[in-house]
Amino acid sequence: MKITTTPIPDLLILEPRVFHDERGYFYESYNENTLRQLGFEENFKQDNISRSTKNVLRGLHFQKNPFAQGKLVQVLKGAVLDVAVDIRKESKTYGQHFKIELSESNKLLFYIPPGFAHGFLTLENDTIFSYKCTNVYNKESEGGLMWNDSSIGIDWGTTDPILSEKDLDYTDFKNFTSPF
Ligand SMILES: Cc1cn([C@H]2C[C@H](O)[C@@H](COP(=O)(O)OP(=O)(O)O[C@H]3O[C@H](C)C(=O)[C@H](O)[C@H]3O)O2)c(=O)[nH]c1=O
Repeated sequence: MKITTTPIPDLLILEPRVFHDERGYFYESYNENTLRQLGFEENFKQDNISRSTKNVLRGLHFQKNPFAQGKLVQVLKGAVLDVAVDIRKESKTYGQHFKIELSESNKLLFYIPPGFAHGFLTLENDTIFSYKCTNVYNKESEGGLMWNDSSIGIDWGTTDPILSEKDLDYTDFKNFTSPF
């Protein structure tokens, strides 16, 4: 497993070692010992899986403390454009975002610590998104930002994604008071 940093501190890209043979491929998507040796210290409490058709956008979501979640995300089938927005008030990169394509073919994992809003847009039909969370789900602690908030300025490559009711109405980032 190779860990690389991004222009936004604490966002990490993890590249697993993939073993190919005539049957297909194998890779360790998570190994506590390997990650500890690489300085990755997070513990995880919950695993999630979601399946989406193409052009579905889930996000931008976060949970407030004490249920704030770090997320180690990956795509098992299909592909997504994954985005993390830094909403840590004291961060030099507050309000900035980082985008990365995660897919069954690149097998990359992406670690988003607490203090970020997270979302993804599916690029292929029947995309399966799998992720580990450092804290459990707590509905009352959920918060969100609009996917198309002009003050965040994410270029998703689409103007009409499929959204849940929940993702249609969040506070403008200009008037947002971050809980981090
Ligand atoms: C997140 C979650 C949801 N649920 C239930 C609540 C709803 O009845 C149903 C669908 O939930 P929701 O529409 O919030 O699912 P997503 O839109 O995929 O939400 C996720 O989307 C973005 C990408 C994230 O980073 C978060 O992990 C999470 O907010 O599952 C649970 O029972 N446990 C959970 O941990």
